Amino acid sequence: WRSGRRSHEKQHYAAGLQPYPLIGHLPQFLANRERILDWMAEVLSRQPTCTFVLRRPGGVRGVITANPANVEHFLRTGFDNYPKGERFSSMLHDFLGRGIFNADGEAWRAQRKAASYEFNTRSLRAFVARCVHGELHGRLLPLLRRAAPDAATIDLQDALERFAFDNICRVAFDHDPGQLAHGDGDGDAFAASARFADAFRDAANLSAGRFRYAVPGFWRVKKALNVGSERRLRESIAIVHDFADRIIRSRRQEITAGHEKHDLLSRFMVSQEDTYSEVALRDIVISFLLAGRETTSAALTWFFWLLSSHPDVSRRIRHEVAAVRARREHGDIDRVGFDLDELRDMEYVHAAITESMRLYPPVPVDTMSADADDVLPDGTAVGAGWFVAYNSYAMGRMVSVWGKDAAEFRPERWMDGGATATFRPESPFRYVSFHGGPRVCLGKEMAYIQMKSIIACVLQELELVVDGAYRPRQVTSLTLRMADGLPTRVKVRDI
Ligand code: HEM
Repeated sequence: WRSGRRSHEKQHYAAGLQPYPLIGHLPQFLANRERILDWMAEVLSRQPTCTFVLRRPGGVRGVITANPANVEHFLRTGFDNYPKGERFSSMLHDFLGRGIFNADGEAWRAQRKAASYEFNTRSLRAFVARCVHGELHGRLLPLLRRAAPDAATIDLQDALERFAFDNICRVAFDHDPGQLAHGDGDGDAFAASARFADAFRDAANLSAGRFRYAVPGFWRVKKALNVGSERRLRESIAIVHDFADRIIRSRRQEITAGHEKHDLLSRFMVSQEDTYSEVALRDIVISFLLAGRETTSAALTWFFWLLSSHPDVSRRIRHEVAAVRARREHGDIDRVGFDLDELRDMEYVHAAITESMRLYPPVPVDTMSADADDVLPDGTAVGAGWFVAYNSYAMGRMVSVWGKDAAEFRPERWMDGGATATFRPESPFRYVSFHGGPRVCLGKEMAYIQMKSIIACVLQELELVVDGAYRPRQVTSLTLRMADGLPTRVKVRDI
């Protein structure tokens, strides 16, 4: 390791990337903060092995990579050496406690085992499909149809985020916060749900903000003094926790009364009986909400934006959806929406959404921590206590990984060329949008069910039009969103 470290000390930084004494790469970061992901992608593509050793003020060091061999090392071969680590989990602890998303070691392993079992049951998939169907046909499609006649501009990102929040609350703890409801949102219950939704969004954004301090750890001072963003964070977490506690108590009563429930929380309560305290159950369910809340909406927002400038892709999707529908049994021809088998048959839709997440991954950067000194497959030396991160946004743009057309949106790259053109998956360490190895995303299949249902049903009857000159500004909290939303006009298609 020592010789590796020495060679790293001599590491050549591309022009303009030399770290400054004491403040490290802070000046370069500040100069590029409005376009941080594109800047990182440029920096990583200029480094010989697509890896960069970053120095932050206060002596904090870390490695950022877009090299698939290094990513595989972090996520699979060297998994035990790269937990989330204390620095990461302390920032999210107030909000997430030791829920699966924020846990390491035995606490993570036990939750992962129980959750993997539940996520893989057919009955959960069927429950997810029912929830998506209700929200899509009862709320999202009517909302889009209402916007069509007067060609009003709606913010599609906002609508998709409300959809995703309603949906994940139903799946996680069978509660409908009604964020996308139209006209039926009166009364105390709705006001409490709206307060919960607002508080959840604030708690997630303010917790993510702790990662962005120029002086790492300064948030602790504000927390101790209970001022500014830390005071707002404390207040919003209290609202979220109180709401979740009440839901947990009412689910327990329902289960005791013999009601059959399908949501994740109830499944955990029944299968794990007394294993988890109420606080632990709350932590688990909040992790699920966070994981499923903005990820699918971010993916779909970028997808619909890309689609608006690729009419050939829209055409091919519509063609595939119509072909799947045409194969339906005669008696069932009027059924609205698509069942799980039909969604599985939509291979090109699958390819198109996968391709969109290659260029705009909902989780653009993911960080872990090194327990012990190590040398990565590309020769970069890592010190104990350093942070390590993979940058999936940069990885999706690497010519060395995807070829000369890496920057193009081309779903065909995921289809094999045979007569029955089917989707061809990639190694999760090259296409890392859903993470990989033992901590791979648990909700991947659930996310595809939701995204494919929305895409198929929306494109079947509507056209979503975005001004060709619109260039979204990016904002990253935990997910990659559009800073000013996605202004969209809706047209009903002539079929
Ligand atoms: C397009 C949608 C989605 C994307 C791109 C995505 C991506 C990811 C990524 C990158 C991670 C690793 C995060 C980390 O460990 O730091 C992750 C973990 C996770 N995801 Fe997803 N996710 C999506 C949707 C969902 C949904 C709908 C759920 C449902 C609850 C979900 C549940 C989880 C859980 C529970 C974990 C933690 C797994 C563990 O630590 O063992 N995800 N996801």
